[in-house]
Formats: sequence, C-alpha cells, structure tokens
Amino acid sequence: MSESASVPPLLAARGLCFLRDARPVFGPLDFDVAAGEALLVQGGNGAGKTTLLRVLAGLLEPDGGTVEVDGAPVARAMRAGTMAYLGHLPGLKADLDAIENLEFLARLQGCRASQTAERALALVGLASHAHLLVRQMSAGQKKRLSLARLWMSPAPLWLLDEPYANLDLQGIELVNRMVRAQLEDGGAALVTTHGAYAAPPVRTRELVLDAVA
Ligand SMILES: Nc1ncnc2c1ncn2[C@@H]1O[C@H](COP(=O)(O)OP(=O)(O)OP(=O)(O)O)[C@@H](O)[C@H]1O
Repeated sequence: MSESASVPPLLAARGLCFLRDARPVFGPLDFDVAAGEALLVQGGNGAGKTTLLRVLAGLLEPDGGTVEVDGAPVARAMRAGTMAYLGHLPGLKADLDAIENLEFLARLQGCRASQTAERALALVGLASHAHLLVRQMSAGQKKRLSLARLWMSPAPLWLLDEPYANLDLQGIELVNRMVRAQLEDGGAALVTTHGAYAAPPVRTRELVLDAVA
C-alpha cells in the first residue's frame, strides 16, 4: 500500500443524516476530505448546505452517522479545536472594535502560531479600521473581520458557508488566497455555494445536495 493510501482523510462523514419534523434535510451522506483539498458543497436554496456545515461543526446533532477527523470519530463538543466555522452571522461583538474582537476570540479559541490580530487585520484590508466598532461596520467589513478571525484560528479544517457573500471582487480574491494558503499548509476547507463560484485554483471535490421535495 502506498503511503498516501494509508493516511486517513482529515474529515470523513459516514452515513451522516439530519431530519426536521421526521423528514430528511440531507443524507445519509458519505464523503471524505483530505488534507490539501477543498470540498465544494453545492445545492439550491434550502438544499441543506448550512445545516450540513452546522452538523459538522457540532452546532447541531445529526440523526445518524459519524463525523471522523484523522480517521477517528470526534464527538460534537470536541470539534471546535479542529474546525473553524464561518457562518452567515458574523459572530462578532458589536460593542467591541476590530482588534478587541480578534483578541477576545484568540483568547477563547486559541491562535495560529506566530499570528497576531494586527497581521490578520492587515491581511483582510482592515489595518486602518482596527479601532472601528463592529456596530459601525458595513456588511463587507464585518465579513472581512470574520475572515481575519478565521485566519487567526489554529483549526486545520475550515467550514465556510457562502464565504463570498457581501464581498467585493478584491474580497473574493482574498477568500481564494486564504483557502489556497490554508490548503498548502496541510489544512482543508468545505465551501458552500449556490452555484456561481469563483473557484480558487486548488484541488477540489464536489458534493451536491438535492432539495428534498
Ligand atoms: N431553524 C430552522 N427551523 C426549521 N427549519 C429550518 C431551520 N433552519 C433551516 N430549516 C430548513 O432546513 C432546510 C435546509 O436549510 P439550509 O439553511 O440548510 O439550506 P441551504 O442549502 O443552506 O439554503 P440557502 O442556500 O438558502 O442558504 C430548509 O428547508 C429550511 O427551511
């Protein structure tokens, strides 16, 4: 057996399913994502993309199946150390400024080695807004601050729910650069999209969710 064949995937879903009112939202799903890969999760409105990412992140309990990281099942409560979730809501504190938010979250969630809030803000183009309160930010600025938080996270696996929403062209390129760097660093990313997608030039698999009638 070759060495690569013996390395378990960074993330694997086995028989993963989720029901609402006894009706399936998705699943059962089986898929793998290896280190260095992106998984593009596609599907129309209501197909279950956000629900799947929330289940993987441990924010929702699945109705069946397991989530494995590096070949071993990982309980919901333990996923935060491995997975960083970028959702529709920015999850930022409105009355703190940009730098205070990043420092608060770094204390809470840990921080990538040798990363600082200042450097992450510069990466996302917010260096001159370090002391702007979140409640005074535009939707795109909040998204960029969420991306800075993602960049600081030590988690190898990124769960990105519509990461391009509210971003201008430069912001879209920024997301793609970040995803590429994360994959080159041995991480992986799941990215949801409705279809239109400025694919970053990375090794990408696809998972298509069909809306349940
Ligand atoms: N909190 C909730 N309570 C009840 N039903 C919900 C809830 N959140 C989502 N749903 C339902 O679950 C299904 C999947 O929703 P989900 O948000 O995962 O879809 P999606 O693929 O991310 O959609 P979109 O592309 O519109 O963001 C939908 O039918 C939706 O109405």
